[in-house]
Amino acid sequence: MRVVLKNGKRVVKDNQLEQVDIAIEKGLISEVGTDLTGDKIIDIEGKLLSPGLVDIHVHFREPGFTDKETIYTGSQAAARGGFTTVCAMPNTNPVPDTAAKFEEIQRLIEKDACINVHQYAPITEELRSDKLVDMKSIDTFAYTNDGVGVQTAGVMYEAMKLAASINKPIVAHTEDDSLLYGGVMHEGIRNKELGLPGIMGIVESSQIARDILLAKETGVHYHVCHVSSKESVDAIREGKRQGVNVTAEVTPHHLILNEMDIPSDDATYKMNPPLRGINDQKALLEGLLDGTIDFIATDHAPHTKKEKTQGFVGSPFGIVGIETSFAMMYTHFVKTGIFTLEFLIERMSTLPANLFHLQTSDLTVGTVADISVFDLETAYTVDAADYLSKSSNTPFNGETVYGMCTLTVHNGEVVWSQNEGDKSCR
Ligand SMILES: NC(=O)N[C@@H](CC(=O)O)C(=O)O
Ligand SMILES: [Zn+2]
Ligand SMILES: [Zn+2]
Repeated sequence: MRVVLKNGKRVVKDNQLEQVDIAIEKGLISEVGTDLTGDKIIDIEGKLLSPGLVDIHVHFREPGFTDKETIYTGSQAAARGGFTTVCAMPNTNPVPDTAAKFEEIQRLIEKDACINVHQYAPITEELRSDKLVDMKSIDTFAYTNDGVGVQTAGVMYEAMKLAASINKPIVAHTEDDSLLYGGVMHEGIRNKELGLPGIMGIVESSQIARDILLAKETGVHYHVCHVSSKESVDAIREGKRQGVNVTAEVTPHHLILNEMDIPSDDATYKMNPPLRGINDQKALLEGLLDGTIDFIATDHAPHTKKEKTQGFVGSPFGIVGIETSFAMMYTHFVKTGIFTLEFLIERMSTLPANLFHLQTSDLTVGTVADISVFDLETAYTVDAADYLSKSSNTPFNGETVYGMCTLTVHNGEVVWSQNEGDKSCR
């Protein structure tokens, strides 16, 4: 069976597009050209053909919190956003801190995921303990305690040595609990106006500075999750300058919003780390532009409506975003001329894939057919009620965006299509 995606456009360089057809056979791209024929034709109608997107930071909540999300709904939501590979955080219940618990999640993934889902193993048992997991016995691609910081330098040092010895990355949620003081929102202007306890930037940056020194000592690939503050960007830039093997991600929400965008005590704006000051937001963009921050990750963090309507103090941290992240980024940064389409696609696909040795295509013959199609011309209003995710906790509800995903192909199979007829996802 030869499927041809007809009349698409791919990026040649910057924002320059060329019209092409892509033929897919046995899960691979078998031909790229014009006037291609095949057994099944899907007309792309001039829309953008992109490599399948890659998100190394999502929460699919299974096992344990399946009222928020499951591997099935999370992977459907990701496919709808144009993602063909995602990496799921281990703050589940139970935490996959033994080979047996980890393999149980792998079985769920094999059964329910319509795209590649890679499960992280934790760094320490139960995430909050100081006891390292037996890393060698768990067959994962990377270790992280996302959701909580590794509190002591000694535990992080031992974890990095162990991870380095088996050539696996340490992925860090950086948060020093001893500096938290019960904060729920950035310690800046808006928390004072709303009378809410603040979270200082040094909660994050001081731990990143510590970890970069430890990474230098151990040689581990150290990756920083959801960077939010200027001082964190400065520390990572200096680490890279010194040749430390440090990489970093930033979320769409930290690039698009800052503390002043929080309208009221509304927990759809509550996430960890918090939306920070305007100067932090500027530093994140600068860091992304100069390569200090390597790529974009969504930190898709679903919570139920009931949980998220308890105000800033009573609600859990976290927002969803995977279904609309490409469109949000395209609308705010490419349409406005801040960076190019080529730059965006690299940071949402090629670069995270390369740095973590994950699957994606470069739309050339012989590579895997992981391909997403985006409509850059049609305005779309974000409607969280319409999400495939079980949760709708997003501050972007009602926003008008361009660049919605209309088709996602993974290993040559259509896993999401706006036209239901094309879809063959299980
Ligand atoms: N980002 C969040 O605010 N919440 C995440 C945890 C995390 O990513 O730290 C969650 O699991 O809900
Ligand atoms: Zn985190
Ligand atoms: Zn997270």
